[in-house]
Amino acid sequence: MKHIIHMGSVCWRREGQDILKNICWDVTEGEQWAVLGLNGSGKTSILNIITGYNYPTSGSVNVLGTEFGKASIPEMRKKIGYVSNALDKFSGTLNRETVENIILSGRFSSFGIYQKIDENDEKKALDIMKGLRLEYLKGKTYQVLSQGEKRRALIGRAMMAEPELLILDEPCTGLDVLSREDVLNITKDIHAMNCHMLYVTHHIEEITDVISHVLLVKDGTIVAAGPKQDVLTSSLLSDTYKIPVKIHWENNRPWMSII
Ligand SMILES: Nc1ncnc2c1ncn2[C@@H]1O[C@H](COP(=O)(O)OP(=O)(O)OP(=O)(O)O)[C@@H](O)[C@H]1O
Repeated sequence: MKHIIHMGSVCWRREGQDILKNICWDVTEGEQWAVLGLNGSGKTSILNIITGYNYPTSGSVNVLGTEFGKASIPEMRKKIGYVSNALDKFSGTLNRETVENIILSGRFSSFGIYQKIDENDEKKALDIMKGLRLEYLKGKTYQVLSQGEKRRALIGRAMMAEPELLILDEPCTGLDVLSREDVLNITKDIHAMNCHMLYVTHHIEEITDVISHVLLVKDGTIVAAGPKQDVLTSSLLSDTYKIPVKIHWENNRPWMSII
């Protein structure tokens, strides 16, 4: 089975603090992962290792066949899409762009269009709009979109680069229940496109059918990693969230209550 991500005994130390401690995690082909953990538990630090923005203090990392320390990280990054609320800092540039241009710009990893566009790129952007049911937004500028539509446009932009791995970092934060379900439906389309996802969230009910595996992170260590039915238990989640919780399943989705 092909490895998408391999982290072998990864430690990451900053300012005298062990932020990641002995992280051993493997993602293999066909798996879709959710990543859960309290604020400050180390989720972003793990993602920054995977994308090559943090270099591990010790341990081995291989992402999409790129062995860290031996092959080009910028080349590897071209195969990874990243949708995070941190992209909001580019909203000044995004605001004036149409949705189709925002999606097209993903081809060049930019936020505006500065290169010559060819017909194939335009067709691909339109296909993505159709595939993600964003067609009705054609011609609209980013600034007039709802929060949910903005998130979906940014996911479309990430898909333009045909990533093999897509990181969705809290994509539903701040969305109402309807917009949240729209974004969750898009994850089904992403799955159908044979793209691997890492879905970071604080809300376990966002773990839909598409997600097959879950990683639980606490204080820079892994509490559990594996198939979601094995990992999403009251006991493991109580450990991860440091508060007694109870999990129940409804329509194949997990829900959590405090006990
Ligand atoms: N560059 C850095 N230098 C020093 N400490 C850092 C650095 N980056 C992260 N940390 C610390 O590492 C810990 C883990 O942070 P991280 O951002 O990975 O958590 P997180 O799980 O993503 O949290 P959140 O859910 O709030 O986004 C925190 O205590 C944070 O302050």
